[in-house]
Amino acid sequence: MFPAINFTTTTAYKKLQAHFGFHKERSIKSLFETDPDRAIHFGVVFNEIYFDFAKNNVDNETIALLLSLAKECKVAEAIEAMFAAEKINATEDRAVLHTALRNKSNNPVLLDGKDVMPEIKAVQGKMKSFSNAVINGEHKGYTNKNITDVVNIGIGGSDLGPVMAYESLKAYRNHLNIHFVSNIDGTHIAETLKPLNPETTLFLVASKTFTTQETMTNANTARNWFLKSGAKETDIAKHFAALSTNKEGVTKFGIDPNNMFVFWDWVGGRYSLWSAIGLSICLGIGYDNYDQLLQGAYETDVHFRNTAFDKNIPVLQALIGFWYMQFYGAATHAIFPYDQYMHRFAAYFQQADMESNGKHMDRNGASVTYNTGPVIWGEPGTNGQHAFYQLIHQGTRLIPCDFIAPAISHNPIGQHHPILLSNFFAQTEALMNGKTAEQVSKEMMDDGVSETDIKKVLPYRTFEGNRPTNSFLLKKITPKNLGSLIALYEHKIFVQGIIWNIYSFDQWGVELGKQLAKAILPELENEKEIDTHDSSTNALINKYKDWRK
Ligand SMILES: O=P(O)(O)OC[C@H]1O[C@](O)(CO)[C@@H](O)[C@@H]1O
Repeated sequence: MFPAINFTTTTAYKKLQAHFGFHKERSIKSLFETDPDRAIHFGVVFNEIYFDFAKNNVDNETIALLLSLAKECKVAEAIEAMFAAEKINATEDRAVLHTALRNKSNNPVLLDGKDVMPEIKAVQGKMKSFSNAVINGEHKGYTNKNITDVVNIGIGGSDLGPVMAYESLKAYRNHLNIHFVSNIDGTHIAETLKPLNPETTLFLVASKTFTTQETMTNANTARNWFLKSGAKETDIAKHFAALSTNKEGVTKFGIDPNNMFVFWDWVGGRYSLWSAIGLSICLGIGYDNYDQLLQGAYETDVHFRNTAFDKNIPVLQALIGFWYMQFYGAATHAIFPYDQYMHRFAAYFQQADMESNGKHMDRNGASVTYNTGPVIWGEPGTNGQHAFYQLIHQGTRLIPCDFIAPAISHNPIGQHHPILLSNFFAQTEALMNGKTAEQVSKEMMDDGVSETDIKKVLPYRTFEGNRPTNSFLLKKITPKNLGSLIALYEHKIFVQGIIWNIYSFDQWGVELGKQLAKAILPELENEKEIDTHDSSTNALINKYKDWRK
């Protein structure tokens, strides 16, 4: 196992501190003045993805020091440990092998001496034949009608990855309508089922553990809805499939084990769209397109594993992100896809990043003395521009942002795409350059505004600039390019977790709330007044009971 290193004790970190102290006041704009060809030196083209990181407050020395930090923190060793199936998820004693799910080489992946690839290929073969059969109408419903609608019931990683990928690739969809139900709020399933016909609906119960309360409750509701339509228990086989690691749980629920698509404990929930959890994506866009998604992710894995760190996109993403969080006090990181299909991309990475790196205990069992994972958020452009960009441009906080856009739109209508991209380019430029008082005043004077009026508003109309951005320009949002992009972000999370010296692949922090909810549920089943909690919780429960009467 690679050693657990506290980055604050490294030589590189000390040098970074001095470097930051010296360059604190430097502007990104000035870096372009010193090096007009900065875009060449601070950009990487990887297949059909152009990663431009020139609009960051980093120079050659910053990058060199950050790379030394990565070296001292043993990032290279950690990458090898992950690919080599070491049990790097130590608190759950598990390997981390989502990369094996998209391994397109013919090399085996040995876990405890056994190659996991044959089992992976077998499940992928089953996903392919099943999705083909549903799409081409061979697999029929219990009244011999073709399946028209598929409902994926899952939550967290068993929902967010599939829904993000399916939505992002909707341009590749076939005739099947894919729906996603995640929330325990009955409204979600009620509204989803309303327009559906049980005779033509297929349910995928997606849950790694097959114990998750939300998913099991929704799955039971779906089953009752199906049986109420006149179907028999024996018809369930045609309408329910399970995507899970828990065979016993699936059988107990009444789903035929033949309709079970398995995966393994070494696939983290938030990294599971590459496993059987991706079946809804296969159904929605066809297996060949899904396979291209895997191919894209595989190519990123190769890039991540073999590329020198100074041209390694996830490593650079991670180090630059670390730079702002550690030295500039940035607490959040925004992701803005300038592509409507990618509207769930930021939501997906909210889980992937925050469930992975939202931790305060380090790998030596000590509480960290620095900040770890950022708050991830974002919305598609240009909607964000008309909502919260004000704060990014002129607020008091530094918010590093990622801008993502395709050069070619799936819907090239009129001027829409050039307008969209002109906004992308303009925003990154504006965030960096800002607008000086002289510029504002000249502009206003040219418009004939009086000097007194200019004076009144000048400070409000001035932009400091110096707001950092990364840009990802993709040729097109194809399954392969999307797969590559997702994997870049996944590996960025991994590298940051190593530098922060935390365990990125467990999620104990979600347990407490679940446990307490289980304890409270029986208290809601009667009308008795509750006094077992703090006064606030008691008051809320009692008000709820009072109002529901
Ligand atoms: O797939 P499952 O086991 O239903 O879990 C769903 C989600 O719940 C979590 O455990 C968090 O509550 C996630 O990590 C996971 O993706």
